Amino acid sequence: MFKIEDIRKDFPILSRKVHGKPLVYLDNGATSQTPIQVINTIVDYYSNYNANIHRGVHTLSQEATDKYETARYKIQNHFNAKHAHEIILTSGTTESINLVAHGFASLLKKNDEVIVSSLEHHSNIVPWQMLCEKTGAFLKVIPMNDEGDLVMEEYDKLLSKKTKLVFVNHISNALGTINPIKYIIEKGHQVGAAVLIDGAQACPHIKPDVQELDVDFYVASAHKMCGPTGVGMLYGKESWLKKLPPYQGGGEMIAEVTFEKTTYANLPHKFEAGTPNICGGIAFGTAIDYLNNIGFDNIATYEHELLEYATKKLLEIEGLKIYGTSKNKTSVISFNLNGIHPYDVGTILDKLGIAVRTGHHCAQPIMAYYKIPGTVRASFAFYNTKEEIDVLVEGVKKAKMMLS
Ligand SMILES: Cc1ncc(COP(=O)(O)O)c(CNc2co[nH]c2=O)c1O
Repeated sequence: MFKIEDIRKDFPILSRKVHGKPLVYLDNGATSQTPIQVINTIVDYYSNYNANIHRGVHTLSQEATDKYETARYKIQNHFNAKHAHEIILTSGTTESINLVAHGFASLLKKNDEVIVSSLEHHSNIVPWQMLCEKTGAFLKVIPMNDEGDLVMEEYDKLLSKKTKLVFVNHISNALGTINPIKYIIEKGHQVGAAVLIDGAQACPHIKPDVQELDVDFYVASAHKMCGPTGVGMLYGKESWLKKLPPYQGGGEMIAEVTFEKTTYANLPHKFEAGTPNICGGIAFGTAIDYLNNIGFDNIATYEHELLEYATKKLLEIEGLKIYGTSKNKTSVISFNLNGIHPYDVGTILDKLGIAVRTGHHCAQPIMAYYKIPGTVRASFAFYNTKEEIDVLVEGVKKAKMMLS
């Protein structure tokens, strides 16, 4: 196991103050913090080898290209993809999902069915609704239960030969529920459906193996896993990526352009039009190295200790209700204080230096299920401490006293 004090030294931001108090950063579900190793990669790129990639004849361009494509190999190895060209670098999870939804517009037909879960982030709902509007396909929804788990018996009933696509998150950003994606993928494949898994909330905590999962598409954002914002990835099985038309037209994604006809580049460049976030992609690779050096088993063990400790301490506060009590969840706790709006709680916590997220977390269907406007969400990472949880708990007690 790692030494927490050594880990925290990697994160300059954790030493700052907010309203004169030490920052207690518990909004990792929104974005993770950035270790100095990733920051140094960004400084190094812009200081020493910033250049456009893939076509430059000069040394800087070749150095930048080598580093960028090395990052692609790191991402391939991390997710255990069979080929590096199955890794498409995008601006993040949202773009990755939209890329696949755009592609399926040419594959779906009227009355086809697609399945989404109740636990999704809006970025894994809205693109598919747009797809259904465009194609005449029908959106079916896997229901959730009070614990915040998906009801698999209902999923089984939704599946049929009409089902062409299933898209579910690996982990719920609002509740922390870890979904049974292996089962979801296998059952989807039994009826001939393609399955996309939204890994945005999973990748800080879990190291997915896309070949073991046999998933067709897996998406992630670098900023959720200690990388920079504005870069992420789409893994797609080669067979599927070859079926999908290009997402955007422009430079990089072509083989030959004439006014009569344009032919497209091979994978992965068919889906990578224009100048990419070169520095972000390289820094994404550094973030992956950083997390693997700590070890995902160590991260999972430590974060589970934090989750258990925080759950126990918060439930000692009378009138506090936790939403999302699945037996299979990561270090995310959504809660409310009886009769107090989450926004008011979050505002008071901020004054105490504590950063949490309040609101619907871009998961309004979940809030509708619980009949609440939103929650206070504390989301923990491997660089948080039990002492920080104690500060959170005292802050919640203070908010309750002030707002009751
Ligand atoms: C499960 C899930 N899917 C997709 C996204 C979108 O990722 P992006 O394209 O990198 O923005 C998020 C972001 N979740 C959150 C962003 O802020 N608070 C959150 O919980 C997410 O948690």
